[in-house]
Formats: sequence, structure tokens, C-alpha cells
Amino acid sequence: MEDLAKEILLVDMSSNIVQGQVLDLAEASEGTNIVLRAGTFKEAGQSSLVIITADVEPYEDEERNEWLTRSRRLFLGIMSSMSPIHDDILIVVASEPTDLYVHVLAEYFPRLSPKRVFGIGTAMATFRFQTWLTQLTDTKINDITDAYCIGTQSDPIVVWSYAKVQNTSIAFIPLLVSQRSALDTVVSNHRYHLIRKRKGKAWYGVAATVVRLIKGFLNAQQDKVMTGAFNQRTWVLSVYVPHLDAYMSWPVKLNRHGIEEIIELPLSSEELEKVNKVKESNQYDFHTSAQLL
Ligand SMILES: NC(=O)c1ccc[n+]([C@@H]2O[C@H](COP(=O)([O-])OP(=O)(O)OC[C@H]3O[C@@H](n4cnc5c(N)ncnc54)[C@H](O)[C@@H]3O)[C@@H](O)[C@H]2O)c1
Repeated sequence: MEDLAKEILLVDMSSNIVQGQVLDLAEASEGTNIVLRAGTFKEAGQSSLVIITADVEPYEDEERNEWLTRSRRLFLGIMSSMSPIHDDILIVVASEPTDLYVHVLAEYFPRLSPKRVFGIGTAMATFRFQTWLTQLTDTKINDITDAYCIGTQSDPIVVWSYAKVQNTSIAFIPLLVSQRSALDTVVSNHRYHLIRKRKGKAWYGVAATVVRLIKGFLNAQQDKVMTGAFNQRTWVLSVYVPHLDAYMSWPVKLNRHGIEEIIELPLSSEELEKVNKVKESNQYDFHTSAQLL
């Protein structure tokens, strides 16, 4: 709908689903110049940008380590089918567990720069945090700076100490301080679970976030300076964070090659403690998922 690509290929293990999606999306892209068709994994590996949305849902009563193993196996299968990949490929992971998938991808393709592979991670939690700030302070999104949720999608960490509204630290805005306890629920994925409970799947929020990210990336390619939460070049994405030697969501600046820089964050001791917990838990998931392979 946004005319962002010349050609979009859809790849799915189910040929019925992929044919259905192509037909449905062709209706949605009427009036654009985009060629939309079913593709192969090999073609995906030669694309400029790959968006991975495949996942395996946990079975009821399934042990977490078994689910993680199945998740890793899924990605190993996708990556081996896509190989060899194009040197300048960019890979965006939309499915969960995102941090694990990004780590597995980076390990599988050691020649691929870690600046070219990232997951949606806590981007949506960050938008929820920024929206909460505008609503409570009756301001616009451009008045909000340095407001991020980092860590991991299932348990986002609000970087409270750094965020500002009209250049005032939110820690000095009494109304926000008094409402602080509600924020963890606001930024959590509870809305995603509510939507799934009511209609089975939650597609639009994450799909729109991916589109906004691609637009942000294209703006960076054209060196356009844009304002507004969704057009900015700073995004919170699941990436390799070198100073932590860990995979988790962290604010990054995009450029035409993917990630230009990882943004340094002055964290409080409490925030740092939470970051270390996410690091440990993600490392545990990564190792556990390999044990039963
Ligand atoms: N954070 C959020 O708010 C949010 C919202 C929506 C979806 N998601 C995540 O996005 C992911 C996808 O969700 P969805 O609702 O689109 O699920 P879905 O079941 O509709 O789509 C997943 C697709 O992956 C395909 N698939 C499975 N294995 C494959 C393989 N080996 N190769 C190719 N295709 C394969 C399936 O056939 C299916 O069509 C999930 O991990 C979900 O948790 C997150």
C-alpha cells in the first residue's frame, strides 16, 4: 500500500497460505506499481530486505526449553533454505522469541554484519511509552525525547531516568511520577494478548510497525531528516549490543547500511540490574535451545 518496494515475494511453508496471502495482498496493493508474488527461499536469500514472520507457537503444557528448541530448529531450517545470502541483505525479525532468533541468525551467517540483522523487539513498547507520555502531559510526540523501553519484548524495561518531555526529565514531573506504577502494564504486551484472546491473531500493530521501520530506513537511505516518533532514525530494536556482549532491544540509529550506531544510555542502578537479568536470561535461552537439537 505504501509503494515502498518494486517487488515483494511471499514465502511460506504452506503453499495454500502463500497463494491466499498473495491474492489478498494483491487486492490491497491495487493502484501501486508493486509486483507481488509467491517466491522461493533461495530468492528470499537474494533480496535486499527480508522480513521474517514465521514462528512456532508453544503447545499447551510444553516445556519452555522444548519450545525454544523447536523455535531454533525452525530458524535453522529457514536459514539453510535461504543460503547463500546476498552480501548486502538486511534481515528484520518480526516473530518471537525475537532476541533468540536474531542471535541464531547472526551465528548462522557469520559474514553478515550484526548491523544488518535486527528484530522488532521492544519498538512497540517504546511507542506505547511515548504515547503514554504525550497523553498524560498533553504534549505532542515531537516534545518527547530519549524515551525508550529496552530489554526484551515479554518484559520491557522502561528507561525512566533518561526520558524527557519538553527537555524536562520525567523524573521531575510530579504527575508522571505519581502514575509511574501503571507504566509497566501500559508498555507490556498485554494488549497483544487481549487482541489474540478476542480474535485469535494480532496482525495490524506489528505489521504497521514493520512498515514504519522500513520507511525510517528508507528515509535514512535518502538522508532525509524527518520528525515524529515513526519517522525518526532512532529506533529501539533487538540487536547485538557490543558493550554488553548480548542480544536484546536497545536504541539504535539507522543509516543506509542498517544500524549506524548503538546509542549510549545512562542507566540507573535498578535499570542496569534489569538489563543484566535480561542478558542472563537470553543467554540461558540461547544455550538451552541448542541442547535438545
Ligand atoms: N509483538 C507483537 O505485538 C506481535 C504481534 C503480532 C505477531 N507477533 C509475532 O509474529 C509472529 C507471526 O505471527 P502471525 O500472527 O503472523 O502468525 P501466523 O501463524 O499467521 O503466521 C506464521 C506463518 O509462518 C508460516 N511458517 C511456519 N513455519 C515456516 C517455515 N519453516 N517457513 C516458512 N513459513 C513458515 C506459517 O505457515 C504461517 O503462515 C509470531 O511469532 C507472533 O508472536 C508479535
